Amino acid sequence: MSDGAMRGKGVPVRLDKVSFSYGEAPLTFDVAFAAAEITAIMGPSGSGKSTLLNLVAGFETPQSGRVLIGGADVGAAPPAARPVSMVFQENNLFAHLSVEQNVGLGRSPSLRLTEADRTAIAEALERTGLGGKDKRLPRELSGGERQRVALARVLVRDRPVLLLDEPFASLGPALRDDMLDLVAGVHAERGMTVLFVTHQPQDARRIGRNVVFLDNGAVAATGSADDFFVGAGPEAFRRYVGAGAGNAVSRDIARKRT
Ligand SMILES: Nc1ncnc2c1ncn2[C@@H]1O[C@H](COP(=O)(O)OP(=O)(O)OP(=O)(O)O)[C@@H](O)[C@H]1O
Repeated sequence: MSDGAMRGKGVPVRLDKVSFSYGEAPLTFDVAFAAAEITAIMGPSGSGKSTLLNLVAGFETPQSGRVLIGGADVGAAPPAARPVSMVFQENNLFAHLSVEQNVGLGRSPSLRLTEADRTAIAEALERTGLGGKDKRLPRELSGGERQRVALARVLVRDRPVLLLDEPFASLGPALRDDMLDLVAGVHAERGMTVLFVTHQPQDARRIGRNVVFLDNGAVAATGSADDFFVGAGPEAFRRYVGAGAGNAVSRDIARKRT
């Protein structure tokens, strides 16, 4: 894929009859993620959320079926050649590299940085509230700051697809909201396609337009977040979030937005 195609606005992501197994029961995914939208991926523990992201990122390989990004079959492409960035719950950073260098890896894996790269890195650090902390090591940062560094790297990488695997799960509610707002702000500006794994209905509702609900290694339901969270979602989803939680979440979000 050319560098031009790697950058810029979001592209659709599709898992076309993908089958994958760790050696036990196979997981099967047949699902499309709309271009330039944020889709929350929810489902019980072990339902296959991380596996789905890993298949898109290229950390796992399907036994059959195709992974399409922007219409192109990326099956043969290693993770670094795919037009995606990924942020995990933790361990996104290299412990021996400074904040600036960790972000710089988003531009150049060998850290051979041009002046333009350095400017982009400085801007990303300002944007994520890390200005002045560029020389610190990851261990000299809070958990929230470390996740901001990972987001700064996403900013400088500027790929059309962003995979978020519970990136803010270990942060407190107020900090989580700040981080979600940062993601929403970057999304509004860049329009990348975001696949956002979360167990938190409030978080899904806060930034997600769509929901993909996984159960038992397969897609059990898809729909708009509005439908899912006003109670029109499938029974299995309502059981998962808990009775009445959808409406409570909607009210909560409505309050926050007013
Ligand atoms: N490396 C692995 N080796 C063997 N089995 C695995 C491996 N990783 C995941 N699994 C199994 O595959 C299934 C899907 O796991 P996955 O991590 O995708 O679920 P998840 O929905 O992300 O769960 P959680 O919400 O707990 O993070 C589970 O049954 C899990 O035990």
